[in-house]
Amino acid sequence: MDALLWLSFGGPESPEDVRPFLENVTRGRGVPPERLDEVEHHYQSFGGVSPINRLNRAAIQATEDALGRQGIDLPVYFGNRNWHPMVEDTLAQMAADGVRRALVFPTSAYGGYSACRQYDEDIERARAAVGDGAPDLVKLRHFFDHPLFVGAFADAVRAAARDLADYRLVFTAHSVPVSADLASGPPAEGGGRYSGQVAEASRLVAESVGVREYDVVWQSRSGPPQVPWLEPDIVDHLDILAGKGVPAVVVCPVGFVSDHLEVVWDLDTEAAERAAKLGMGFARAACPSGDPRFADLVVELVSEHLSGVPARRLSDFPAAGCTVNGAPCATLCCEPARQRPR
Ligand SMILES: CC1=C(CCC(=O)O)c2cc3nc(cc4[nH]c(cc5[nH]c(cc1n2)c(C)c5CCC(=O)O)c(CCC(=O)O)c4C)C(CCC(=O)O)=C3C
Ligand SMILES: [Fe+2]
Repeated sequence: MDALLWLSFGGPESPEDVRPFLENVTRGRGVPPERLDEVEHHYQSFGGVSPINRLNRAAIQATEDALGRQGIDLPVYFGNRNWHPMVEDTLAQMAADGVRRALVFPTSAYGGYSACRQYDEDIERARAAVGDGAPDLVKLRHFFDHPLFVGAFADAVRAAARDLADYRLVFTAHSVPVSADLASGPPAEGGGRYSGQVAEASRLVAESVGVREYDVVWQSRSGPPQVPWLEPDIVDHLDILAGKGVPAVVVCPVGFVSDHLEVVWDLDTEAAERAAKLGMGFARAACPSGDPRFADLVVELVSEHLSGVPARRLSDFPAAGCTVNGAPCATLCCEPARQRPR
């Protein structure tokens, strides 16, 4: 192995970036223009800058340091699906630097189309763009049940709950169309691999914190209202909890790795405002990308390949993600929905 490619979603870094970034994200996906206008406003209210690139760069720095401490000599490159540095450009640079074979760390712990298979498509597209001499790319596995991932979230929940006498623990992940969740995992398994892994990670974090009752809900839905997405939404769920007399919530965004814009807008802004209106306490657990254990996690996933370090997992729920050059994990695994005519 000659390098590690850190493959992420990307986000705008100036007000002028926002619209073209959103066009890239939603290219041909039937997201209505009104939704785009609304999301543009979320980004612009943060000065047109998503925290995601900064958070990735910080996590990459920490990972380079951790690799160095382990004596692993692997340069780390950064490329995104939707915004600069674009993965096509990064891969061209890697080829120019003489990289012939690289591991890929996708910044998602889960299976599913958006969380896994679409990163395979990114790998395929980038290799096609580079053409002859494109490095071989080996994607690292899903890590939703890795003890370092679970441990970082569990400590974040404890920290968020510090000042609350009584609270309900609520996990969130990015909603997806119900059809996408049903198509997640190999068809023979009957679907639901994404929501199943989210449920499993939530169970493991709750168990580690010592909380017996909790909820798993969804956030950041988009798409036209007539298309069913995973529910309930976190904001609606707060109404239900308030109706039951719950005094406070701790929200744990277990579906994400960093405190990017969907976390700071949908949770710290929208959900927090609803909680305030309902007179409920609200605290949000930090995502793990800034925790030193996150860099150690990446190094451990790398070491599984370089030196056969055994995979550490806290569950036996199905997991995959590790494929070469953008191949799907299994035949028809997380098959994308057919493009509907607009
Ligand atoms: C499962 C999942 C993850 C978790 C796995 C992973 O992390 O990869 C994730 C992450 C993220 N999603 C993000 C941003 C957006 N997602 C959108 C739209 C969509 N996401 C979807 C799913 C997911 N998304 C889906 C099914 C759509 C509908 C359109 C489509 O089928 O693709 C849109 C379009 C506008 C809107 O409708 O909201 C935006 C702007 C950001 C960056 C935030 C920042 O800039 O800081 C991140 C990390
Ligand atoms: Fe998204």
